[in-house]
This record gives sequence, structure tokens and C-alpha cells, in this order.
Amino acid sequence: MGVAAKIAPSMLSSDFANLASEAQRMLDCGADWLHMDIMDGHFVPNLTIGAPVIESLRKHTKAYLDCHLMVTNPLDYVEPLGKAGASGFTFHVEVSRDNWGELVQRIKSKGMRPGVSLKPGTPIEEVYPLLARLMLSNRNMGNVVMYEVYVVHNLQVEGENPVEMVLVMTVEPGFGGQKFMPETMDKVRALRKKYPSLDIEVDGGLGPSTIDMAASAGANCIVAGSSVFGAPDSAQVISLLRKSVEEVQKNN
Ligand SMILES: O=C(CO)[C@H](O)[C@H](O)COP(=O)(O)O
Ligand SMILES: [Fe+2]
Repeated sequence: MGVAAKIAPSMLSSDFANLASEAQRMLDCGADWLHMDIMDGHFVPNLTIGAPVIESLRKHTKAYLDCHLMVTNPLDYVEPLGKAGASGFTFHVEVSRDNWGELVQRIKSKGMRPGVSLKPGTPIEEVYPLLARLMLSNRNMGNVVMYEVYVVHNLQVEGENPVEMVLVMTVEPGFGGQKFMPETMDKVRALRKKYPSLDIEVDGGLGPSTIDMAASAGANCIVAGSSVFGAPDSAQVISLLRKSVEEVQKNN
């Protein structure tokens, strides 16, 4: 039994002028999450939406809003996105090497689910520290108390600052409609081997012709923009993506 499949249409490919009805259409087509691409025109050469749009959309839907922050200063977005009603807050490791601990704590304190993303050229090892849980134990040895800190990987224990999802970018972030990069699958495979129950999301160029590569590597959260919105039957594509993930899991 694997980790539940989540199909998340990327609203970047929707008609932004009709965002609420486009979101409802995707949910009616079987989407689990709505993927919201937030870009600042600095971390990536494109500018999209921010907290005001999330706030407007939240008034029309109770759906899980899976926010992907392609921004240079994710910390600045935590408070506004929390207030706006974002569900997941996935920041990029490339801009959070020095403050991910604080970032994760703030995301959680605003009731959002933290995730970390990495660009195609960033090694997977960079996210491992964000998946380790710190355990503190004390041992009383007569009149001396010894404190030991353990770094525990992939155990369901109380700990500090774990992220709950890793988003492996399968294109260079910035634009929809790009070509899937198969070489990124090595990272998904390595992650799945180490963390059997982690949510692993893939984003960029996913569709009927690439889903099997991602699913067999171990991805369970699938973002798809152009392949879903560009299809004559979006529900059929969403169902096909889900079946590919479930099929691989059944055979494992
Ligand atoms: O994060 C993204 C781009 O940076 C988008 O989520 C992604 O590109 C989805 O679009 P498509 O499925 O068309 O590639
Ligand atoms: Fe995205």
C-alpha cells in the first residue's frame, strides 16, 4: 500500500479571468488539490498571483490550495498566505538554506502544511536536513544529566521542523507547457527509497506520455497544467494520471 495519489491541476494553465469556475470545473473532473503557482518575477522570470487572489478564490471553494512559492523571500508570504486561506506552502530550498527552520515553524503556526521544492539542477541531498526529526533524550546518571540529540529519518515521532512534502521540479520553474526532464527521476527514486511514506510531488510537463516515468519512480502527488487544461476531456486525463500512480503502487 503506497502513499495516496493526489492529482493537482496547475491553475496557471486556467483562464485566470474565470478562476473560481475553472477551479470548480477541475474539482468536478476529479482533482484532489488545486496547484497555485505564485511567482515574484525575481526568483523566476515570470509574475503570477499572490495572496489577494488566493483570498478571493478561498471565498468560492473549500478545496486544498497547494501553493508553490517561486519567490526569493518566502518568509514574506507566510502571514498573508495564511490569512488568505492557503492550505499547503511549498518554498524553494535554493532560497531557504539559511532560514528553513524559522520558515517551517511560521508556516505551521499559520495552520499551513509545509513543503520544500527543488529545481532540476539542485541535488536531492539538499532537502534531507529538512526531513530529519530531532529527538532529545535525557539520561540521569547519578548527579549528572546527559542530554543526547538524535537525528531520526522518516519516523513518525514528535520532532522539530519536518516538512511534509518534497516537490521535485521536473522542468525549470517559471512557465507552464515545458518539456518534462526525465533525468529528474533519479531524485524521486532516491527520495522514495529513503522515505516510503513521504508525499513526493512532481511538477512540470506531466501528462499521459510522462506519468508512467514519474509514477514508477515513486511520485504520488502529480501536478499537471497544460495536459489537463489543454485536453478535450480533462476528467479523463485526471483519471489516467491517478490510475498510473495507483497501478504502480499496487504492484509494489
Ligand atoms: O510550477 C510550475 C511552473 O514553474 C507549474 O506548476 C508547471 O509548469 C505546470 O504546468 P505544466 O503541467 O503545463 O508543465
Ligand atoms: Fe508549480
